[in-house]
Amino acid sequence: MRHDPANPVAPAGAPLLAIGGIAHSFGGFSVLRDVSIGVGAGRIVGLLGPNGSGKTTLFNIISGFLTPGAGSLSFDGREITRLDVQARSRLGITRTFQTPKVFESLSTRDNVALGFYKQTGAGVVESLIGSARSRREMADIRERSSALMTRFNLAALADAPAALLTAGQRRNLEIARALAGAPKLLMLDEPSTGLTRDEADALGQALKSLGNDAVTVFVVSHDMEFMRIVDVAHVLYFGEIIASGDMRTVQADPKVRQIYLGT
Ligand SMILES: Nc1ncnc2c1ncn2[C@@H]1O[C@H](COP(=O)(O)OP(=O)(O)OP(=O)(O)O)[C@@H](O)[C@H]1O
Repeated sequence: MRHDPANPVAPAGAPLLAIGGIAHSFGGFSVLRDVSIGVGAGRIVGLLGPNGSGKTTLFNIISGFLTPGAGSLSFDGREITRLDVQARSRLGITRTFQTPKVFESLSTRDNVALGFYKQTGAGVVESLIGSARSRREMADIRERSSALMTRFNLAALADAPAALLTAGQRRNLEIARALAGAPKLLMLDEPSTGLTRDEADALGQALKSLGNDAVTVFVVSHDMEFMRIVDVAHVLYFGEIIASGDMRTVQADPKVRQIYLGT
């Protein structure tokens, strides 16, 4: 658990994100029922489940796009259930979407660099007059953008407009930009969709290498192969968690085998 001087009461050993008894319905149709998951700091935690099982709905609730019908969320020891998307983002929760969002006309490098700006201290005026501080910050952003592009196999595309990138490259770009904002929790919705097997494997390795930087990753997918990167997996089925554990345990679970393999 990170030390937070503004929040000295966060209990030692508590998960970074605690999802407690979340339930949600759309017009009387129950989509999530009593879902409880703890996401430990520095881990890669996976949420698996077939189409329509409620994964994106849970992601929308955690990131603040939806208010749950019941249950609570705490992040870094704070109750966040009623906070809006921006407030959660300021606390360090960042997410990507099933369809990657990139700025088409900007270069790959500038797309990544944009992710850094909320951390800069120099204001617009300082940037315009090119103060020493703003020049230092720009040099720092350039260097850190290059490191992220290298990690996500985008270095050769640094000057290409994002509009020219393939689906897989866009996915990597969106994740690199999200990481530039130094999130505590990075939530990825179906990151391997549209990627070749090789691209998905490379992305998985890049995500695994983040562990050293103490970023916590919560990933939703129905791609069992990609999910081999997770430390802990939870399987959601018709709005309920039916299995939890490492991937080997989860894949051997009779209920999970029934759903995925019909055996
Ligand atoms: N805004 C909404 N209004 C009504 N029903 C919705 C809404 N959003 C989702 N649903 C329904 O809730 C259920 C769960 O959807 P959700 O997108 O959370 O599942 P999912 O596990 O992410 O599926 P997928 O893998 O297909 O994205 C589905 O039956 C879906 O049709």
